[in-house]
Amino acid sequence: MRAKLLLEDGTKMEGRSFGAEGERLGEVVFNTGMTGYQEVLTDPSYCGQIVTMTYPLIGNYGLNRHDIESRRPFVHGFVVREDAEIPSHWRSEQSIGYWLKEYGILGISGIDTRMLTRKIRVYGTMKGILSTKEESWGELAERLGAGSLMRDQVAQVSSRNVHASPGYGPRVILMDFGSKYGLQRELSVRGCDVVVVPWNTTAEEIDRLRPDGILLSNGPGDPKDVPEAIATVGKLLGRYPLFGICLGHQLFALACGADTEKMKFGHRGSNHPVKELATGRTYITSQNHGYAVKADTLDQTPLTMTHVALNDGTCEGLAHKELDAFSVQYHPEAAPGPHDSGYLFDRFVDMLKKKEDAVHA
Ligand SMILES: NC(=O)CC[C@H](N)C(=O)O
Repeated sequence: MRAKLLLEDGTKMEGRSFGAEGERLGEVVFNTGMTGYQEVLTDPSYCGQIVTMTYPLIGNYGLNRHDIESRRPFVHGFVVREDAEIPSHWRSEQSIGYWLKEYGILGISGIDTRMLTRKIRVYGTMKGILSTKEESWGELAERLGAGSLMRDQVAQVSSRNVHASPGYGPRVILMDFGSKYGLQRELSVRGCDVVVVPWNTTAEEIDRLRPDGILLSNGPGDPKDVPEAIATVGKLLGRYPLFGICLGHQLFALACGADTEKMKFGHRGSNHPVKELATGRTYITSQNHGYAVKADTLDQTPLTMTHVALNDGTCEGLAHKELDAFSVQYHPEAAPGPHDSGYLFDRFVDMLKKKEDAVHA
């Protein structure tokens, strides 16, 4: 079956449908990871987006039930040069095409993804529409023009209820804005007593759960679309040690008075070099963000920049000057890819343990 992809700037691309049938609108973005497509597909931060992979062959090692990063894919579409119909790997349980069909996600292959990526790099991310329907380009253009991008993604992807993953260590309240499972895994291997709460849980409700620390998760969309969460983070600051990741980093920055902005084409991939300013060390990081904290707005805040992206100089990490609170823009939980940044979870858990020791001393 044929499929069409139409971009806001009028670019028309035709390919083969290898996922579900139908039509879906989204923000077209690219990811530069050579592997990790399963983690990309199940990262809730892609909610509302049509993702194109720059690596030309996708699906060759299949999909399995262990490498998922959330309860289901929230991505609106998947664009590849070539999809592997017959995967080959001992862990593989399903081919990418069958998996996409099962979850109702549209996929298009046979696309010149290099041309598509270059367009996005020059003009920025843009609205697009993916369709397997028998219809003219004109009809598709009409629907693309009439449709708008989502603004309520966090509410769509966050957990609906409080749920716990008990442990004997410090209690971490994981505010779920669209959390990847990797965050929970990293806390659990360090023995934390994890309680996951929905994105709009109030500071008072969190108090009642008696936290030792707060982890603000990653999540989709513009951080300014969830002002309630910014206000809650503001109330929690100073009362509990806090670690923000990706959207959580942006919410932490906004709660401290800094500003965020939309990037031209964002950072998405598993090979982004980031420098830690205190040590001069460079880490290879996994990333997925389209917004960034404006470094020139940090002066009027109690924050200092701790990490910088080496590709474009944007802010990748922050620390509060007086409080036990810090954040990173990238994904330290190593799914997919590099394990370089596990030390940040160690730092957070040490912070919580020190606090506990101080209380009991
Ligand atoms: N992965 C994330 O948490 C991304 C944060 C935010 N949605 C952005 O695109 O910048």
